Amino acid sequence: MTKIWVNSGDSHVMEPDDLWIRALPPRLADRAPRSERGDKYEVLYIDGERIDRQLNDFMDAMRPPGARDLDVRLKDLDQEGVWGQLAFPSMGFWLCSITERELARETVRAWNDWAHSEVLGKQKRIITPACVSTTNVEDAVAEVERVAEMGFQSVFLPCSTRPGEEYALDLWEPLWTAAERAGVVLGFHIGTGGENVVFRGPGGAVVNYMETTYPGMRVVSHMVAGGALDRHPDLKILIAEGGAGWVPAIGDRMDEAYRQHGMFVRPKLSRLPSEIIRQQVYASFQHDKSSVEIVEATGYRNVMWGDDYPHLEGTYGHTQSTLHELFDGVSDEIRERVTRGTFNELFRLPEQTPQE
Ligand SMILES: CC(C)(COP(=O)(O)O)[C@@H](O)C(=O)NCCC(=O)NCCSC(=O)[C@]1(C)CCC[C@@]2(C)[C@@H]3[C@@H]4C[C@@H]5C[C@]3(C[C@]5(C)O4)[C@H](O)C[C@@H]21
Ligand SMILES: [Mn+2]
Repeated sequence: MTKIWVNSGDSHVMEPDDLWIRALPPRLADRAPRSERGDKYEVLYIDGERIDRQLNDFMDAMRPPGARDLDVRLKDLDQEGVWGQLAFPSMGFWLCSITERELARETVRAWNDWAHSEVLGKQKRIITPACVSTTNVEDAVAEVERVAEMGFQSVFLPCSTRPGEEYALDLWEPLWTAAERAGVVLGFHIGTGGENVVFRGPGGAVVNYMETTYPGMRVVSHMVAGGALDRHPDLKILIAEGGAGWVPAIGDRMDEAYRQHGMFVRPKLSRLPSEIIRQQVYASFQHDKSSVEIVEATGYRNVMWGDDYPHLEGTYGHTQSTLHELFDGVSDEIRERVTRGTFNELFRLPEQTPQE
């Protein structure tokens, strides 16, 4: 089986448990995200709040050899056929739950400094987004400007926001301006910013998996219909780990709304929603066949494959078989676009050296 070499638009770093303890004074470090292993559940504490619980065996299931060792990780990547990765946070995802201004500002800064020295500073194939405060836009703008100078090419934002802080609202405008000016891609990762388990009962595992996908769609509707992307045509957003088959479909739905309910539409946009989506909205998937099929079927091309390494939802251990299932029989042009072209349109990585 020929090895299909890819870049991954959705991977994760596993931060050291003492990241914030080493970086911040105890009065802040004690309130930073920390995970404790109970007898059955992994329990998360953030700023004194008990935020989330994952079954231990679920958390243990995400353990490729390189999960916590960069050198081993690069060997994992070579084995799986992954050249480069955009590696989102793991514990850093919970920073968007912090509402106290100083704690939010200092914990994201510490996360970014750690990623800059321990990931970006140690090798060139794995880049991470930077984190920003989601509780104070002024602080977020300052951090975007700081991390862009440091070489970050993307900024992570949660898909769900607190009520009254939806992304269509003007309160975020300074952040969109700063991100566009800095040329950073906004990476909205699914399953962040809100509850991940909203239903208990028959089908819960699948229902909740789907429930974390919908906020990714909501990000697109807010960023497009609210006018942010129209006002900032060079700003690009990536919805990570939510699949991509739905993106052109909501473009059609939003066009219909824009036309059929035109009398109610505000702000008016300079382009149709579907045009804005095709020019500025990107999406990643791991296994979905539909994410590949829609490229030819609809001409929506901002589709990016992701390995979600080292998470259970990813492809570690079966990346090549997954890629062959996805791309055998697909045109070279579409395969190249989805496996590397879209990634390389958004991010700069060193040229891939010939691999086995
Ligand atoms: C969902 C229940 C409780 C239903 O049980 P029942 O049938 O009623 O008895 C049960 O099936 C279960 O415990 N499943 C474990 C998986 C899970 O928590 N599913 C939630 C929805 S899926 C999800 O939230 C994703 C998007 C995908 C799975 C990994 C996920 C939880 C990751 C994992 C955990 C944590 C949260 C995180 C980033 C993180 C650092 O890695 C994302 O924010 C979010 C993400
Ligand atoms: Mn992911």
